[in-house]
Amino acid sequence: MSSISKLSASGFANSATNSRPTTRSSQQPMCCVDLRKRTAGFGNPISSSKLTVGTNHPIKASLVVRCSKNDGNGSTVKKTTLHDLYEKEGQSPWYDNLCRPVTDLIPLIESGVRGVTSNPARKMLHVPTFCWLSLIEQFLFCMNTNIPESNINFKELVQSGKDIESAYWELVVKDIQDACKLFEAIYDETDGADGYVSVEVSPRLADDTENTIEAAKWLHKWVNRSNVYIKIPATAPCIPSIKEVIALGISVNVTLIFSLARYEAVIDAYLDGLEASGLDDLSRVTSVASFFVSRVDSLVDKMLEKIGTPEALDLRGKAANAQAGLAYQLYQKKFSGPRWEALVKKGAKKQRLLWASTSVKNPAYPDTLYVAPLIGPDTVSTMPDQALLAFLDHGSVARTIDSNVSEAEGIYSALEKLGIDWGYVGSQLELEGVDSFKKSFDSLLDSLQEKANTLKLVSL
Ligand SMILES: O=C(CO)[C@@H](O)[C@H](O)[C@H](O)[C@H](O)COP(=O)(O)O
Repeated sequence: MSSISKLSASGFANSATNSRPTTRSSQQPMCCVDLRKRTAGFGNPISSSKLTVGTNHPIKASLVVRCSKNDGNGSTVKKTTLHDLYEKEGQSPWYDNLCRPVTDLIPLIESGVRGVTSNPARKMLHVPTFCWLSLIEQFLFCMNTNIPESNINFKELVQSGKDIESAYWELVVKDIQDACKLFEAIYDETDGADGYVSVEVSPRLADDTENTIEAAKWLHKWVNRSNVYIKIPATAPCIPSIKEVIALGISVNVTLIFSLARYEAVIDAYLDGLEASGLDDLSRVTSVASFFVSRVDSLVDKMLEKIGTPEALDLRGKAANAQAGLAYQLYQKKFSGPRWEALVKKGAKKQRLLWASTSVKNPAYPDTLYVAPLIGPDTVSTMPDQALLAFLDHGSVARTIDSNVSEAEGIYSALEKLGIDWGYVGSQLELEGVDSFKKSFDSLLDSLQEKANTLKLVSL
C-alpha cells in the first residue's frame, strides 16, 4: 500500500472510537429559518439562480447546485454530512470563500455551513486551470460583464474623489455586513458561539503592532455587527495587537498560524487579553485560531523529496495533520486548569481551533485529507468549494483529531529526526503567507485603480 493510501486507510483518517455523545443528533438542522427573508433590505438582492460570477465558476456552481438540491423551498431541509459534523461531533463547518453575491450563501447555510471566512487576496488554486476569485475580483468581473456588481456605486465613489483603498473598504464592508445578516440566526441560536463572518485588516500592516490595533478598532466599528471576526495575522509584531484588541472586547480570528510555538503565543495573547479586559461579562468576546494545514505538507513534502530516502518519502502527506493533532492537544491543555477556570467564571469562551488551508494541493492525496482526519469538538473547519463539495459527497463523520495522538507524536518527531526543522517550516510559511497576501492586496488595488481611471475617462 502506498504511503498515501495508508494515510486514508489508517493514519489520521482512522475511524474514531471516542465519539462525543450528542444531545442534538436527532434534532432538525439548527438553521431552518427562511433565509431568503433575511436578504430583504439588501437593496438589490441578486437571485442565486441568476447567472453570476459565482455560479459561472465551475466548482462554485456545482457546490451551489448541490446545496440548492437540499433546499426544500419550504419543506423539510435534508440533513447533510455538514449537519452531522456539527450535531454529532461538535465541529462547525464554515465556507472558505465569501462570495458575491452573498445570497449564494443561502443554499450553503441550509446545507449546514455555519460561518464564513474571507480573504482580500486572490487565492491561486494549485491546479492550473482556474483560480478562486476574491471579492474584489468578483466585483471587477461583474463590472466588466455588466452583471449588477454591488449596491455600492463604485463609479460614484470614484467620482466623489474617494481614494482607491477607501473605495475598496466600502465595497468589502458592505459584503461583510450582508453576510453577517445571513449568519445572524446561527449566532443568536448559539448565544454568540458560532455564525461568524471574518474580515481581515490590511495585510500591509502585518509587521505593525499599533496600526493593526487601530485598523481592527476602525473595521470593527464600521462593520458594526456582533458576529464579525476581525482577522489579524499571527506574526510576532501582531501578537501584542491580538491581546490589546481582545482586551477591548473585539472578537478576533487569528490567522496564518503555521507552528505549535506560535500557536501557543496566540492562545496566551487571547488569555492575556481576556484578563486585561475590564469587562465583567466576557461571554461576547470570542476568538478562533486559524491553523493552516495543507501548506505545511506542501513545504515539508518538498523537503522530504530532497532527502529522498524511503523513510522520508513514506512521511509525505503526514506532517500537516500530525502537527494539527498536536495543536489540538495544546488547545486542551491551555484551556483547562485554574487560570482558565477563573476566566470561565466571568463567562469566557474557549478560543476555538479553526483548520484553514483545507483544500488538497497534491491531487494524489485523498480529497478530504485535511478535513476528515481533523474532526473534533469545539473546532471549526473552513472549507473552500472543492473541499466542501468532497465532504458533502463522501465525507465520513467521526471524531478523528485525537484518535491516535501517539501516532501524531511519532510522525512529528520522526520528521525532526530526519532534519525537518519545525521552526524553519513555521517561519518560512508565515513569510510566504504574509508576502502573498500583501502582493495580492496590492495587485487588487492596482486593478481597482485601473478600473477607476477608465471610469473617470468615460465620464470626462
Ligand atoms: O480566514 C481564513 C483563515 O483565518 C482562511 O480564509 C484562510 O485564509 C484560507 O483558508 C487560506 O488562505 C487558504 O489557503 P490555501 O488553501 O491557499 O493554502
